[in-house]
Amino acid sequence: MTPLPGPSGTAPVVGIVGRRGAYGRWLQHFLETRMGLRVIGRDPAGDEALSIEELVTRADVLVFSAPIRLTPALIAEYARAARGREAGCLWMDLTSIKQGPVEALLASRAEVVGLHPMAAPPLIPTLQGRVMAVCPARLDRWRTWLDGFLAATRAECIEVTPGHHDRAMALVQGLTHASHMAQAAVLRRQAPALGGLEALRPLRTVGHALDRIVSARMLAGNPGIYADIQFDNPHVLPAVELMAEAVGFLRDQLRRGDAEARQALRTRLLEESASFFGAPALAAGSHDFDRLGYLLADLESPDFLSVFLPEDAPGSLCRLLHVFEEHAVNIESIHSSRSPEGELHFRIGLDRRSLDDLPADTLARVAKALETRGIGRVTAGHRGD
Ligand SMILES: NC(=O)C1=CN([C@@H]2O[C@H](COP(=O)(O)OP(=O)(O)OC[C@H]3O[C@@H](n4cnc5c(N)ncnc54)[C@H](O)[C@@H]3O)[C@@H](O)[C@H]2O)C=CC1
Ligand SMILES: O=C(O)C(=O)Cc1ccc(O)cc1
Repeated sequence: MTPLPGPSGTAPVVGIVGRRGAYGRWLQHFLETRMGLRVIGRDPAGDEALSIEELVTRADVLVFSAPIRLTPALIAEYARAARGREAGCLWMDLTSIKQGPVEALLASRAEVVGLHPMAAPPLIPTLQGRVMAVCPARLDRWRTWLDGFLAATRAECIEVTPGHHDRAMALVQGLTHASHMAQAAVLRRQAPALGGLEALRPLRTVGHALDRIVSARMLAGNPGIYADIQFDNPHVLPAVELMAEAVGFLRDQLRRGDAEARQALRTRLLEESASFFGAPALAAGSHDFDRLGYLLADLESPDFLSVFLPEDAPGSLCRLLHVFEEHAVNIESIHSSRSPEGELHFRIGLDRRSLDDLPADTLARVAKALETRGIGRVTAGHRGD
């Protein structure tokens, strides 16, 4: 692999501030394996061989991937240590908030771009299928290298100003996280009397299942990020205040409980918002909701085989399906995803009625055929009762 040269004509050395963190590790792996670049870095979590001074001197590109609340001051500290030697370098950051970090980067003499990959570090080595907000702030000689880097990530890049980004993220992240933190807090108070979260599962709706997925993902994540997004984006507080106002309005109508209160709820919280969304968005959202409902049902179906395909090549799926056809096994659903190693994985949902009419060892024979013919590796299978 020929590394992408920087403006001097040679491959840049990339420094990552916070390289032991979740994104720092992902980015180092990406830069080394997908771009053939040399990566150095620093992190108080056991990676302090290089001083700040050495890092800023040796890195042509410096990426800040540190906790949100610390990042603006950290950038300022690096700029002080660089004492102008960063002129001619590219400095960037991955912070979920853009205004403060980009302002701090601009106070240096480096070229500057702010980035926000809008998803957790993925299991696969690229950001394919993910959005990346890009705030070009001071770019000149590094623009071509940056374009090559962004293209290599395969992210869907959206250019935006830091101010617009932060106002949008107050709604996209701040509001979404706030409402799920609030939901989780209510579940914590009230679900135990009903037997706990698991006891609610058999009575789930699609909406509840989706919200539970979002809440669980957040609660499983790094609490520092979710707290910092609330506290360090100044546009979040007004959004949370409006949310509290809307919930307070709902509570007041419920307390009143009369016909007028019902009408007030319908008008203000349903009809006025529906007309704001508009008919096309409501129809599209409803359609997606139905599709996600079927997807969740497929993923929960008890009869399935899990198959990893070693080769992501044209015709692999066809050969796989042929084995099921040969054994007269009817497939109910197919869902593809990726393993942590990036291998293509298919969850094949099976039609229970067709299984009932077949010999009991049919699934074992399907699995054996898939493996002996080198089509795929069967890692799990289950025939539910
Ligand atoms: N994890 C995620 O889902 C996403 C994270 N981001 C952004 O990526 C950045 C990094 O996040 P994560 O890697 O998830 O966090 P993390 O907490 O896993 O990693 C941060 C790293 O920074 C290090 N650090 C702390 N103080 C430092 C200092 N003074 N000098 C150098 N390193 C220091 C920590 O030891 C840690 O290893 C954040 O700004 C976050 O907003 C953006 C999108 C998604
Ligand atoms: O867990 C996920 O996929 C997330 O969505 C997490 C996340 C956290 C912070 C960001 O700035 C962006 C994404």
